Amino acid sequence: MVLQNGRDGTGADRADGAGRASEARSGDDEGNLVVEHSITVDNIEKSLQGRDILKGVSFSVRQGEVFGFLGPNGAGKTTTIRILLGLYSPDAGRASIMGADVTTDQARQRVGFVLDDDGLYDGASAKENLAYFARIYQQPVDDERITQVLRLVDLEGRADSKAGTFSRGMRQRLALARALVHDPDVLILDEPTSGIDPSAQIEIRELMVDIAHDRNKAVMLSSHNMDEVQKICARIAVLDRGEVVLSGSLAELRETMGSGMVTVRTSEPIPADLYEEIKSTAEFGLQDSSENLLHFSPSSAGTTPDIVAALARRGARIEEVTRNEASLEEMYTSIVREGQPA
Ligand SMILES: Nc1ncnc2c1ncn2[C@@H]1O[C@H](COP(=O)(O)OP(=O)(O)OP(=O)(O)O)[C@@H](O)[C@H]1O
Repeated sequence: MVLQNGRDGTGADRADGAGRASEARSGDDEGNLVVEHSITVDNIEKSLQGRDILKGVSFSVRQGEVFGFLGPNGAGKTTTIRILLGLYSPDAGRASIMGADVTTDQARQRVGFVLDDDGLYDGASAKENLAYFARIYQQPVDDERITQVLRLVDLEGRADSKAGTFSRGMRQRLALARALVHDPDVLILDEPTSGIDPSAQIEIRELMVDIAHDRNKAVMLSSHNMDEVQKICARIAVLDRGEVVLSGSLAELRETMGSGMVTVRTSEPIPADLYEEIKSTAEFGLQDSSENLLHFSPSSAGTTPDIVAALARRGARIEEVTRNEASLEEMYTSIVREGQPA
């Protein structure tokens, strides 16, 4: 599914036209119940102070994937995350973690999170911070487990240093360790790389991928960084004014929204009448051009061959045809009207 909630689209991530997420559970070959989605958000609505903030939000996150959760400021991402963490209850709809309703202790035990504020105690060591959070999750305080997660985030050597002495990048790694200390199935991360330097960002990204792929966790990443999301997320959902307006894998999004710009370069100027003909053919999607260059966004697989054939028929010598795949940022900006009032 790509475009949602009346802006277009077919609903591949939904089971029906009412915006329901596909079933989180089904039977395996022996008829046992199998959880297919680690996070399921099914037609959630939420009002705050009389304003409709979430208007029927549906998406799902699978085990072993990093899922990008995008949207402009005020779209409702934090509100959705708060519902997933059981901090707000939805007015309508249902959200579950590993099949358990998000309002239950069972769901809370299976999710780890890093929010805006890393929530670490500056005066406590890395190890003490983790032991404290492990107790909150009522997990036995096990030195072995603490060492294991500190090793995972490459802070084993700083186990006894106070969190207050850590750089922002190290703090984020410690916050990730804290989120993982009780061995959850699901990680929810709100802008985990914001405000840290590029090399620390790379480390956090690698960790997210490692946690999802190698440790088979579901990682839901809320981010404004399109490049980051494009690099590491298998699938995404874009929220705009409380509605999911775009969702699916990057390949699915490209298929629906167009595969990017194509450039045709000719060795001589394109005859003016031919240029006018191409320009007036709406499905060619001509964007701009110069004497011997045509830039267009093909509306179907046949567009580029049709343009090339039209040029060849008129004797234009084609030097080069190149295609640039649409970036996530281009697709995002074509659908999200940032800065416009809700
Ligand atoms: N407690 C609240 N009471 C009333 N309105 C609220 C409350 N919390 C959030 N809102 C409003 O709900 C809308 C969605 O806010 P939310 O924080 O979920 O957006 P967001 O997508 O996380 O934005 P950002 O990217 O800026 O963090 C905003 O218009 C915000 O002003």
